[in-house]
Amino acid sequence: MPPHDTKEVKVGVLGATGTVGQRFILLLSQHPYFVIHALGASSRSAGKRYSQAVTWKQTSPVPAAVRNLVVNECKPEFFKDCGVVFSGLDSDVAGDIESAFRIAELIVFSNAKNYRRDPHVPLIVPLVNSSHFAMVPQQRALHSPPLKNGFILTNANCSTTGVVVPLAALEKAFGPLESCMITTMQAISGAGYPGIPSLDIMDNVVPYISGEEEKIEWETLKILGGIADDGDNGLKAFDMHGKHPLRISASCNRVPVIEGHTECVSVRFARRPPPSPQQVREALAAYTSDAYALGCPSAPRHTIFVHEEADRPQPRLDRDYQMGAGVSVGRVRQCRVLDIKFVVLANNVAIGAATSSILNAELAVLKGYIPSHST
Ligand SMILES: NC(=O)C1=CN([C@@H]2O[C@H](COP(=O)(O)OP(=O)(O)OC[C@H]3O[C@@H](n4cnc5c(N)ncnc54)[C@H](OP(=O)(O)O)[C@@H]3O)[C@@H](O)[C@H]2O)C=CC1
Ligand SMILES: N[C@@H](CC(=O)OP(=O)(O)O)C(=O)O
Repeated sequence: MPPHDTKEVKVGVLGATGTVGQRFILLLSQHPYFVIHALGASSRSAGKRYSQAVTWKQTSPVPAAVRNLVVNECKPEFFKDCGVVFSGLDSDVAGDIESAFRIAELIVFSNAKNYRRDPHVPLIVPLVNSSHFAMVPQQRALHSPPLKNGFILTNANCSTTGVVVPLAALEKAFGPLESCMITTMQAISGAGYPGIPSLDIMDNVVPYISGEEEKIEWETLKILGGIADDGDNGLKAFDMHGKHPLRISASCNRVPVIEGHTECVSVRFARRPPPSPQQVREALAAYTSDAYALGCPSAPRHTIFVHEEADRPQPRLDRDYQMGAGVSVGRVRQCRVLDIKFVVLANNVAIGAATSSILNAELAVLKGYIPSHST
């Protein structure tokens, strides 16, 4: 069904007052067929109108359609009419809340880390591995009792998302990667609001983000590793340890940038001789996503925009290109230790968070996973 024929789908947003939640509100308020129907946050916000509950930090005003919506507690009963529920919940609470929504037969697109490691929960970067939707029927069937509609689908960590897009493009063009070294420079919005104290981050670089390096290292393998039929339990993500030959090492840093994660990446290809920098540039620029090919309205025209200038990408200049829905790559050049190195920039709150969830939900509509009674 082409997207312009899609009927309206009522959607809910959990964690609607947070950094990611606010980006959901902005994007959904302009969406061609998702219509914001219900909002959820903590008991601190519940019962208030959205404009009173939120500490709004966006450059455009609170959209009129949500200003007076009353924020609810994150209980399924307030979201029962929603065909899709987006979650920008704090990971301290996302696990139990998202599980309760799934049991109530609701469909949850989550930004939180809690279910990413579950082998039956798809971890989908919509510009890379939409084929992992095939695990959804198994997730429903394995639940006790089996579910008719409910499932949880997660998107990746924001830094994983940025790096896995060019890695997928390179594997598609040149075959398996053997090793990959990543150094991130991550924006402060990645830590939510109010986030890191200004006295810690101004005039400074903090060379540690809890849990981040491990997430980049294993999430990338789950995303690139495909899915397999393990017999009794049906389709699940490949074993994340050992089956994908790629070895990854990540080093993560917090830098005084507001939005946009920059990552320096070096890769070694299994194929010898490796491709040249020019072949890599061409392959990155030519890469297109299923999300774009299938007609998802939020998909970027350029999945990867390849810069030729010596000093790009830069977060302040490039984070809003295509509304932050694609990734920008530059400085593609020879690496004297591995084969090729480059810089990637991804908007952590757009393709690194809310835009990925929305694209995943658009894919779910196109693939028939959103039941017709919710439209
Ligand atoms: N920021 C980013 O770049 C990215 C974030 N993520 C993930 O997305 C999620 C949201 O992150 P972010 O927006 O930065 O976080 P924030 O801290 O800015 O927002 C957290 C949200 O969770 C709500 N919340 C907190 N406690 C509860 C509770 N007990 N019950 C119900 N709701 C609650 C808050 O509501 P209230 O206002 O009422 O307190 C708020 O809406 C996290 O899991 C994060 O790891 C993923 C990728 C990128
Ligand atoms: N940790 C990321 C943002 C984040 O919340 O990641 P995750 O959803 O994987 O916990 C950052 O600080 O930039």
